[in-house]
Amino acid sequence: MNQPIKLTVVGGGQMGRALICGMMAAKTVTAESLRLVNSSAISGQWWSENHPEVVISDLETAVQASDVVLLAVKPHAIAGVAKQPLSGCWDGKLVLSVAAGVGLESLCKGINHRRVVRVMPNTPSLVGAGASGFCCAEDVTEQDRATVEQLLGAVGIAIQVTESQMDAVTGVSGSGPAYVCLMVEALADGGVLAGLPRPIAMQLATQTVFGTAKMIAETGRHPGELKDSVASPGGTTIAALASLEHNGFRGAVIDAVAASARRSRELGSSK
Ligand SMILES: NC(=O)C1=CN([C@@H]2O[C@H](COP(=O)(O)OP(=O)(O)OC[C@H]3O[C@@H](n4cnc5c(N)ncnc54)[C@H](OP(=O)(O)O)[C@@H]3O)[C@@H](O)[C@H]2O)C=CC1
Ligand SMILES: O=C(O)[C@@H]1CCC=N1
Repeated sequence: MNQPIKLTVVGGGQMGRALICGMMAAKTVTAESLRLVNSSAISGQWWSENHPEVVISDLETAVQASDVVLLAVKPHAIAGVAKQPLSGCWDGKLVLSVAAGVGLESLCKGINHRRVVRVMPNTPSLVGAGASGFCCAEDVTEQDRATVEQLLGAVGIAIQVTESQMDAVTGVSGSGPAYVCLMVEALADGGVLAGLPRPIAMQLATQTVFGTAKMIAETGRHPGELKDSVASPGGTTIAALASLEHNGFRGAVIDAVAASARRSRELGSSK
């Protein structure tokens, strides 16, 4: 079994929480090997109430105690973190950023360091079912790449992509959980409209999305083929599918992915 990784996470908000909780559950990091740097007492309170074992430090102390530093602040806050003076600075550290849109060039310039990995994770990392894409700057070694795969692989799948593909990763899997949650909520609403009690509708909707994703992943069959297997001639499903097509379901989802990718590019170009 690998040693826990000495990790600092800067930013304990939604994504920081999902990654930390997922990695602690997988024992890739432990309370002893982890340092959290956060900005305000309000979000610090969530940690003291829910995970009092997590040590909250200032940036300099945390970075000194760690081999890997993961920046999980909002894209506009990255420059502020990079500007903070650190004695001994980032030398010897592997730096990961999950900030949407912020490119490797800008990250490397900001901290004057090129051992940097840009990651786009997603919130199901919380339950070990995340999907991350990542790309590496030039000083990242094979050993570093193995460390990234160990960290991200502990909370789901991790796929190396080119930097030019990172905005598309954001559109599909970074933002994706929100679209899927909308789908579950809408499925349950439809169930309530058709007469089901809300808790039963929600249970059925959640398990349907979970089971379908599992079936696609485990059988390797094309979703179109699996969709056809549900639709009996003249039956209920084809009536529902026709309604979805009339209402532009596929186009709406494709446009949503494109909008997220476009916004990611905009975040990267705004200084
Ligand atoms: N949410 C998601 O699903 C995903 C988010 N991301 C990326 O993750 C990053 C964080 O997003 P998200 O977690 O949603 O945002 P949140 O606002 O939930 O979290 C950001 C956290 O950063 C803290 N913070 C702000 N400034 C500093 C600082 N200077 N030093 C230390 N901590 C600081 C904030 O603390 P406080 O609130 O106390 O100010 C807050 O806890 C973004 O860059 C986003 O693009 C990537 C993939 C998916
Ligand atoms: O909405 C956002 O900007 C972040 C990045 C991907 C998911 N959440």
